[in-house]
Amino acid sequence: MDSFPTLAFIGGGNMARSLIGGLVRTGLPATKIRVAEPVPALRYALAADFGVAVYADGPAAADGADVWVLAVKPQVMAQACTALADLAQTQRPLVVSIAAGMPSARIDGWLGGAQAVVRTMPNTPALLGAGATGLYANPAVDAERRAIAETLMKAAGLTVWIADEALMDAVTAVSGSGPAYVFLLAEALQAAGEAEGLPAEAAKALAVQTLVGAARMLGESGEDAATLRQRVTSPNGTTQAALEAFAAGGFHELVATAVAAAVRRGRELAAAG
Ligand SMILES: NC(=O)C1=CN([C@@H]2O[C@H](COP(=O)(O)OP(=O)(O)OC[C@H]3O[C@@H](n4cnc5c(N)ncnc54)[C@H](O)[C@@H]3O)[C@@H](O)[C@H]2O)C=CC1
Ligand SMILES: O=C(O)[C@@H]1CCC=N1
Repeated sequence: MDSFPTLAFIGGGNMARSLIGGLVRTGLPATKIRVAEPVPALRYALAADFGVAVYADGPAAADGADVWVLAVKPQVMAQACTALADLAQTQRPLVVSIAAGMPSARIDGWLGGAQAVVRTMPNTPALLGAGATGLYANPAVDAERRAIAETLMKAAGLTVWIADEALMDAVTAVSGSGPAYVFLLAEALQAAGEAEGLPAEAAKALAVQTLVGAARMLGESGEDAATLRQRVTSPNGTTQAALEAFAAGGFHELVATAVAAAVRRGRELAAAG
């Protein structure tokens, strides 16, 4: 990736750290990466862990970088972009946003207009190169810049282009927030194991490895989730008893309700930003 453009991350928090970790792991030289992060401890940790160049403010990091990765919270996006507007008008970078809910047109407007903006939604497994990212490109993004955005996010794992920007809130609700749902299931499974008398360490080890193993089967077996589930489920066996309890408790409906809540919150973040 030696010929890859220079990147400036605006915001060096959790998600930026995950993406930077993925990029460095796949061979992007750290000298290609700059990060603007106002919190000194976060900034110094990024410099120490990855060898990237760090700055206290956005314009200092962005000046001269080919790609700006906007990795601040939606609530501070207006302020972060406005500070970059003059530079954006003269330098015309490729702008890649990872903010939940934030429409590309708002970002474009805050940057002064006519900007090439790719709105993306990654997730934290990016740190391991096992992420999933949805991408939407506004009409100002040409094929070459689409390819750059895709290469950037492929360092984090799977990429999926989304043609209709309105669907990015659904991407956020399924895969952006999704790792938290899996972690919640791990917590619940461990707690249930403990409630049934297992020692805490044993319950944790069994729950975690069950999720890891099942996730690998989903990814590697080529079989769909329903087929894999049915194979675990002996007629009138223990799994069937558990699955009936899930169904009686409205598991599918609960997941749909949770995803719908995340979609709604994404829209609220856009309205508040
Ligand atoms: N955490 C996650 O799983 C995911 C987060 N996202 C999106 O990524 C974005 C960042 O989220 P997190 O990393 O979780 O938040 P975070 O709070 O960990 O990181 C944001 C960072 O931006 C810094 N910051 C604030 N104002 C700034 C400015 N003007 N210039 C430069 N840096 C500034 C903050 O000090 C903070 O460290 C959000 O927009 C979120 O919607 C997207 C996908 C997944
Ligand atoms: O919770 C959030 O708002 C962000 C977006 C997706 C994951 N974390």
